[in-house]
Amino acid sequence: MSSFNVPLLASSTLVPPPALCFDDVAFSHEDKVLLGPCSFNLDCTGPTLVMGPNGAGKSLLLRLAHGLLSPTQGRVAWSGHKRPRQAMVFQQPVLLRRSAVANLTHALAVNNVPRRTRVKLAYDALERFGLTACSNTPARVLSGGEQQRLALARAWVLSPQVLFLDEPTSALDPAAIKAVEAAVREFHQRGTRIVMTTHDLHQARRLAGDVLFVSGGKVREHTPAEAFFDAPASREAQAYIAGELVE
Ligand SMILES: Nc1ncnc2c1ncn2[C@@H]1O[C@H](COP(=O)(O)OP(=O)(O)OP(=O)(O)O)[C@@H](O)[C@H]1O
Repeated sequence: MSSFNVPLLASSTLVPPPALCFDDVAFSHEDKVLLGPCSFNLDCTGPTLVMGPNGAGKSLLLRLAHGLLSPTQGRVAWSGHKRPRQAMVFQQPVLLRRSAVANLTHALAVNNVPRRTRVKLAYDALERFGLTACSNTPARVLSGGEQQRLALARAWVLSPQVLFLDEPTSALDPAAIKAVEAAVREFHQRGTRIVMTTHDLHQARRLAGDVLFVSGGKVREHTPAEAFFDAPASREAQAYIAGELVE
């Protein structure tokens, strides 16, 4: 039986999302260490915002966590020892050459959701993300903001326990950013663990429960959001928040 048959939980009955553990994880390519070694445990409520300058290793960290890359050293582990249901939303949505609704029904089919429930789940999600009018529009002709909402709707129908978002708003205007942030909050309230990268300090302040700060391929600190923005522990994060050019 598919794990996606598990009904969505009301917020009053939420179980904590699975914790993510990086145990001495490193990723190297051609003898160059691009990330790590690093150890941290995401067992807090979140959302976890991953911050740091360009090329710091934020996307690598997300891809390792999501299992798109394998560490060349160490271990990525989840509490409960089972890989949770997880989804990832990218800066540039990766959508199929199909209609908006078919992108959702396809994702449900791939995840073994029974055929009889797919169409209803897909249309419910399109409605939730304000895309009903676009349901039969080819996904790739949607606007950037609509495409990102469709990517979120596709994650939504799968009821992920963990959602990774890699700079999901960097190409969007303020209205579209607001819609994405509202969706992120709603995922979080439904009990999904959120791990998201951003360059936008204001966005991080709006969303973060805790911050993982990465620079030069190293995780410099993992700090509750309030403490991070008030007084970051690492010299690198202090410089970053002060607006200095950090590499
Ligand atoms: N699969 C890979 N193989 C080899 N090198 C990689 C791979 N993925 C990323 N890199 C390199 O690792 C470094 C970190 O890249 P990463 O994309 O994680 O940075 P980032 O912090 O997300 O940057 P940005 O904010 O610019 O998106 C870069 O130098 C990049 O070229």
